[in-house]
Amino acid sequence: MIVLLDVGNSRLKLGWYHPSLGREAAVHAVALNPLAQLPERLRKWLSSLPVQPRAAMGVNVAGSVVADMLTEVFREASCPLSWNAPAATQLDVQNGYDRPEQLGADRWAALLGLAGHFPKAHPPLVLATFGTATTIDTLSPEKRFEGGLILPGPALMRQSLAQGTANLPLASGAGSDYPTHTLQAISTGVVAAQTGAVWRQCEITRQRFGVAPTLCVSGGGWPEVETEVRRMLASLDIKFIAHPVLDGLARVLQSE
Ligand SMILES: Nc1ncnc2c1ncn2[C@@H]1O[C@H](COP(=O)(O)OP(=O)(O)OP(=O)(O)O)[C@@H](O)[C@H]1O
Ligand SMILES: CC(C)(CO)[C@@H](O)C(=O)NCCC(=O)O
Repeated sequence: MIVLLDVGNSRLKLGWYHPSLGREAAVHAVALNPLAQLPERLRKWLSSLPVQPRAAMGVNVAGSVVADMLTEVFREASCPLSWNAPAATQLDVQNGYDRPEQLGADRWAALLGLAGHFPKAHPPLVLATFGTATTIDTLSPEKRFEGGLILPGPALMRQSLAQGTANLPLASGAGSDYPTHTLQAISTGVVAAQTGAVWRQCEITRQRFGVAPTLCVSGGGWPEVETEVRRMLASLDIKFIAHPVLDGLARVLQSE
C-alpha cells in the first residue's frame, strides 16, 4: 500500500493506492493550520490504516517547511516519501508551460489524473478546480497542457473584500440576477467572477480547437458555483472529478 498526498495551501488530502486494488475512493483531509498539530494528526491517520504503507508519494504547493515536516513524519514511520514534480512530459501528457517546473505540482498531477479519465479519443478538456485558488487548465485532444488561469478561489475572494474594504462584510448566501442587498451583491459577484473565468477558457478553447470542450470540475468550492456554471454554460458536457490530483499520482504509481 502506498500513501498519496495532495498538500494544498489550506489542507492536506490523504489517500492510498494498492497495486491490485487501485486507489481507495475515500480521502481524508487535514487542515494545515495550526501547523504544529499536523505531525500528530498524520501519525494518527497512519496508525488507523488497515495495512502499514511501504512508501508515500505526493505533491506539495505549501512550501518547504511543510514538506520537511511531512518527510520527517513518514521517515519515522519507515515509509519513504517522494514528491512528484512537474515535467516537460510525463505519462501521456505534454506540458506547454514556458518553464514546466514552474507549474504547480498539484495542477500537473491533476492533469495526469484528468488524462486518465479519458483513455480514448476526446474533445479538448477544461479542468476547473475551485480550491483555495481556482485554476482553469486546458488539455488538448492530443493531451497537451495548453496553459491555464489562476485566480483567488471563492472563499479567498469573499475574504479579500472583507479585509480590504471598510464597509464590506464577509458574505455568504445565494445569488440573484440583480442583487438588492450587500451580502447578495458580494456572493453573486464572486460566483459571477468564477463562472466568467470558466466561460472565457471554454470559449477560447472552443475557438482554438473548433469543437466544444468537455468541462471537468473539482474542488470544495464547486457546490458554491455549480448552479451558475451550469446555467451560463448550459450547452457544455460537465463532468465532476472528485480527486484528480490523487488520481494522477495513482496513475504515476501504476506506470512504475
Ligand atoms: N467550510 C468551508 N470553509 C472554507 N471553504 C469552504 C467551506 N465549504 C466550502 N468551501 C469552499 O471550498 C473552497 C476550498 O476548496 P477545497 O477545500 O477544495 O480547497 P483546499 O483543499 O482548501 O485547497 P488547497 O488544495 O489549496 O488546500 C473555498 O473556496 C470555498 O468556496
Ligand atoms: C495555483 C496553485 C496555488 C493552486 O493550488 C498552485 O498550483 C501553485 O502554487 N502553482 C504554482 C504557480 C503556477 O502553477 O504557475
